[in-house]
Amino acid sequence: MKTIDSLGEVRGKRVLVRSDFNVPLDGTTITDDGRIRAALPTLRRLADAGARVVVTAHLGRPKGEPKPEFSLAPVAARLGELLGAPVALAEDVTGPSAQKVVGDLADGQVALLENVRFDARETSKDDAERAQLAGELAALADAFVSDGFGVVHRKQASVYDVAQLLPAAAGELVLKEVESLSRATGDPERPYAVVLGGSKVSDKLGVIANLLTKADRLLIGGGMVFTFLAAKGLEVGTSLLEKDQIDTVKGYLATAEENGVEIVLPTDIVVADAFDAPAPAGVVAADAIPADKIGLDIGPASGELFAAKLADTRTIAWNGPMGVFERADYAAGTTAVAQGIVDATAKGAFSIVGGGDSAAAVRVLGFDEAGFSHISTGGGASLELLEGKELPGLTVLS
Ligand SMILES: Nc1ncnc2c1ncn2[C@@H]1O[C@H](COP(=O)(O)OP(=O)(O)O)[C@@H](O)[C@H]1O
Ligand SMILES: O=C(OP(=O)(O)O)[C@H](O)COP(=O)(O)O
Repeated sequence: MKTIDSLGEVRGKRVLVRSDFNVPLDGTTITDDGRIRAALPTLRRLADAGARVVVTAHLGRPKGEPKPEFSLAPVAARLGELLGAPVALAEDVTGPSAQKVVGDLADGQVALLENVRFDARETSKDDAERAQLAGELAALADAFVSDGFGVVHRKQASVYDVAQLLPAAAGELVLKEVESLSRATGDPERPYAVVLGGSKVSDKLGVIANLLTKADRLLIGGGMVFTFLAAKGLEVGTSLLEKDQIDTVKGYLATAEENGVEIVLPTDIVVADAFDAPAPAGVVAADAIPADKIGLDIGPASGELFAAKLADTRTIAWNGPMGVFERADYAAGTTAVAQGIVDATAKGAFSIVGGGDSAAAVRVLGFDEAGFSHISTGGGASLELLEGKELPGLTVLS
């Protein structure tokens, strides 16, 4: 991959940087700024070298139209604090406000464009639509640096298409992530366990087919688990469920058995009357979820089981919290898994935690980041890299 050095002298040049600022928010308060901190080395390096730095990024999934709750305003403020200099936020993605903000930049200053997913062309499946937005982004800059590792698995205008229109390079974060993750991509030391959870179930079920040929053990929790329980013919109440994936998951269970891959499912589940109920309704056996309850965490017996299944491993990849860890009532499963990984790492295992929310969970739940071998800013991206897939946002940089 081309590096920032390949861009030559950047003083006075406008450099467009794609960062991943998809941070967890509580209203307009950033609850974990890990992804913003991770972007600093590239931004500081370019600013210190005298570049006029224009950052483009997304927040959440606003579905192609401006929505105030997905504004990058809190990010611009936090980024300014961390850089020690104000960061101007354009009110649009590539329109008059973006053009003015970029035009006003002095050498060494940093500005941020509004959420690139406010423009439907960003995530369009139509190559021409994406190319059009990429052209507008490219017109704002003289060079492009791709540093949003969490999004390099997405073939999107600000990640993939724009890199073909400008001299392009990988940023410091992307280089560091790829190097750290490479240790688990080739021939990982065994036993190799993958822990999957979270809420992006349909996105991440896809990686399982490939993991069934690579991992020795697959531990499933979070919102992911209910499609597995349903595939076993069990009631899952009102829990997160990908109905149209049930047959696929049945296939995974059969392949796992054929390949000798152990799939570990929770034996108990913390349930509530509704997602927003003020308190949990209790813990039930995983094969006895009442039809009117929703599963929001793996139960205490499952936490112990998962930790035990991690104890003898030599390589661990974890993506996706085991429950709705943002609320203390549903954080115990994620804590148990994180502790199991820390213990295995202390005994010499190589451990990777990936994903915006998983990495945030580790910090918010009070774990020392040093207890893990690598905390990746990308969940889907790190999983796809571990699968051995070609990631469009990386291939386009070589
Ligand atoms: N049982 C569940 N039901 C609904 N949401 C869940 C459940 N378990 C975990 N989650 C949610 O999953 C989210 C994180 O999912 P995801 O984005 O896939 O992870 P990451 O960002 O680490 O890749 C968290 O906000 C958490 O509250
Ligand atoms: O949060 C992200 O990914 P992750 O949840 O897999 O870590 C990235 O910002 C990508 O977001 P997306 O999954 O909406 O494309």
